[in-house]
Amino acid sequence: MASALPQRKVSLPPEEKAQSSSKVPSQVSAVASAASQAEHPAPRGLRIDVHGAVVGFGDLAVLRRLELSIPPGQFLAVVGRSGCGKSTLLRLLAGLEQAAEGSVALGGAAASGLRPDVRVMFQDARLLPWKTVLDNVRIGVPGGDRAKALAALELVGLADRAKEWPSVLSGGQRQRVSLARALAAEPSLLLLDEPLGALDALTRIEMQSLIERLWQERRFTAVLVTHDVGEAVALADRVVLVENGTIAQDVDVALARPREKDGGFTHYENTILNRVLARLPPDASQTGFSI
Ligand SMILES: Nc1ncnc2c1ncn2[C@@H]1O[C@H](COP(=O)(O)OP(=O)(O)OP(=O)(O)O)[C@@H](O)[C@H]1O
Repeated sequence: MASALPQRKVSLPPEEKAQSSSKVPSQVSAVASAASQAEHPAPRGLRIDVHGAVVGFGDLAVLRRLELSIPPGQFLAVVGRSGCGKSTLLRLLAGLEQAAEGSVALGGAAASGLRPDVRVMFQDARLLPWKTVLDNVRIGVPGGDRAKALAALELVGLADRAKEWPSVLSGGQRQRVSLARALAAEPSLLLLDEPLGALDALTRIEMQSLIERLWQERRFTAVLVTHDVGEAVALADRVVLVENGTIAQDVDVALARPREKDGGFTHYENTILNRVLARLPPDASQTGFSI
């Protein structure tokens, strides 16, 4: 299929790292980190290793020897231009696509089809209209356990709507039910395919906080596909850019949580956005970008 393209690893220039980290004094971030470790349990998420993955449709090569490793419990965001292959990568991790070449391992084991501990949340909630809110969540629980489904609805603040029909819920509430269904089985890997794309700005911010809180509490590995670079920086430990079928930029987001839209945040946002829009400075290789 397509020829292998070199993978580019991009890290922030040292002086820019210093600039962004200066927003968070080291003693403050050390205290925040210790508090966070006490508050949040150790990661129980799946490690992911993708090596040389090739995925295409007919003559179209979408992923071209893509390399990506995600440590357990990491929150990774995937960005890139429309049609670059973000959802294809997500479907590969979900077991919904097979790589023609290369390998995908989840938790050290070669991936082979769907796994019960891997859940996907899509842009549309995909609730069954003829089932109540609770019964929609029960679909996500092995054996349909009511108590577990109700507990998941409580997590997203909708236990009081358990007996209602999906049709009476707002778009944001439907996505919360979809999140409850995805989390009800306590997945080790949660794949989020632009889940907030159809929501209004305020509901989107609320949902981002909810997803961040639940991820911090449960420590699953999370992979979020998003068109919104700001959302990626707000939520992710690390943001990768898919371009030409490979990872073209790989940025660790070293900002304390919850994240404020301050100078450090904007710096990350602009760095990634400029790269997505191919607005790298002409002498990028001399300014600390390692490509
Ligand atoms: N089942 C399929 N059959 C044929 N082509 C497909 C299939 N799925 C995806 N493609 C093509 O693969 C390419 C990548 O699609 P993909 O949905 O992964 O992109 P994306 O980056 O998620 O796009 P967007 O941001 O617009 O959602 C597109 O050109 C798309 O048309």
